[in-house]
Amino acid sequence: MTLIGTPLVATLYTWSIFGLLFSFPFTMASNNNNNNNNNNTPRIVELAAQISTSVAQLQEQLSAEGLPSPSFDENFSAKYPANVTQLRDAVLDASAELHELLLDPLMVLFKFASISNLVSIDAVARYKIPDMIPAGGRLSFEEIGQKTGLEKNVVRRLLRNAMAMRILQEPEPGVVAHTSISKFLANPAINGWAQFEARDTWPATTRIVDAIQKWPNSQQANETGWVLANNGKTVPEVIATEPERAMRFANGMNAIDWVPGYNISLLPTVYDWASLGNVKIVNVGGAMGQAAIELAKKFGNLTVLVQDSAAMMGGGVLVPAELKDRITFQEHELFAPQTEKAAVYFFRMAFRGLGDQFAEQVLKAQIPVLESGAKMLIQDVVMPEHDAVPLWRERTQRSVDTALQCFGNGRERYLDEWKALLAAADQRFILEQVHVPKDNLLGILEVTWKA
Ligand SMILES: C[S@@+](CC[C@H](N)C(=O)[O-])C[C@H]1O[C@@H](n2cnc3c(N)ncnc32)[C@H](O)[C@@H]1O
Repeated sequence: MTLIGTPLVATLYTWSIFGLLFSFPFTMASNNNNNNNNNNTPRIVELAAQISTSVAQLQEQLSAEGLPSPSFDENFSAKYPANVTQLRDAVLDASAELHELLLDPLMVLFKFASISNLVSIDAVARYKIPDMIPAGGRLSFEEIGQKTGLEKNVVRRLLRNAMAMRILQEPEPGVVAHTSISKFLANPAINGWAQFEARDTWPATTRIVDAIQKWPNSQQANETGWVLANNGKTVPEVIATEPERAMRFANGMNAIDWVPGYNISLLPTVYDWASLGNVKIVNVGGAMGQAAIELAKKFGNLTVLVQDSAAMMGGGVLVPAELKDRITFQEHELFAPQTEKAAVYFFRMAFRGLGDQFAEQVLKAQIPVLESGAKMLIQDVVMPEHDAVPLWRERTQRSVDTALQCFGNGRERYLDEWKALLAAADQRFILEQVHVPKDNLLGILEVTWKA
């Protein structure tokens, strides 16, 4: 875990420091695509050498730990130990740069704009093709055609496009088998997420720029690409009135847990929870208590009150019997004045869905019960500046940021924007520390109320 500042002093907020947290001096290829190296080695040669060195080291580490080498074999399930993160980042970035350098400009644009990819992903998910193929088994295009009611040539077109993305494979002509990726798509949550992306997110995403033009700089949840694509309905309105889409949305949210760096099981490791002592934590916007369970399981000193909307109050069923006396639920409107006095208020991904003026309201709503020294722990993204983190991670983060805009004019925040938000809510919110754990996309901001 990386810790910045105890207590934080202004100089530690500079991005050069933040950049240091993510620097990879011994293997990382810079994202800058130029030949400004000392020995004038062409960039593609330099990249190839970096890939070769890093891959050799990576394989050595995997072999030393008895882990399988990466493969698209359907039985391969990726498990990378923490000590290969830098090597993996280096290879992923250098190989992507090499790949994109060797493409023509139009093909680079095509790579990122290849919207037809989502058509095949949608078809594979919607027809549940991965569920049809037994583990280790094979089905012909004709057999898949019989199961789906589609002609062979329709199946072949959809699936060969999917295979070009490593989803399924054709081990012999006309015969379809699993890859590790199609096996992953057989997971119901991942299937739901894929359908959510194709059927709900994509149409809304195509309207983001229309929304920006119609309502420039809006922070309102009802002035979004989603609303334009859904006859004026916001995300909560669609969820409340269309159960099938609500289920897809829920799956989409559950799939977040599979994104490396978001997994909720990392929560106990990203902050020194034990140091809080015997305290009550109010988990504001705590959904069905998933975070509360992770914390209460590991830290016997904590009791957690989960606050959320009425729809989440069934969360008690998830709580193991032995934790029930330390995890309770309370229906609470996010923007309403806080009613519970506590030593710690915990907000996990509660602010990123909100525009600044609404995030500010949520912070202000806590003030009536705050006593001097109360802590606000905010687990959310601290957006990296360009080139501060490996590009493959940066691409994921910028793409999620765009989705937040689409769904409700929410946003990821840079560190200076977090500071501005806290200051706008009240000068008595003092940002003490920012933890930016390695391998985790979510940072932890520790804020103290100084009355
Ligand atoms: C992005 S989710 C985060 C959930 C959870 N903290 C986690 O880490 O998975 C935001 C949460 O805020 C809750 N929420 C959003 N608007 C709310 C409102 N107006 N009143 C109460 N809860 C709200 C949602 O129900 C949801 O559980």
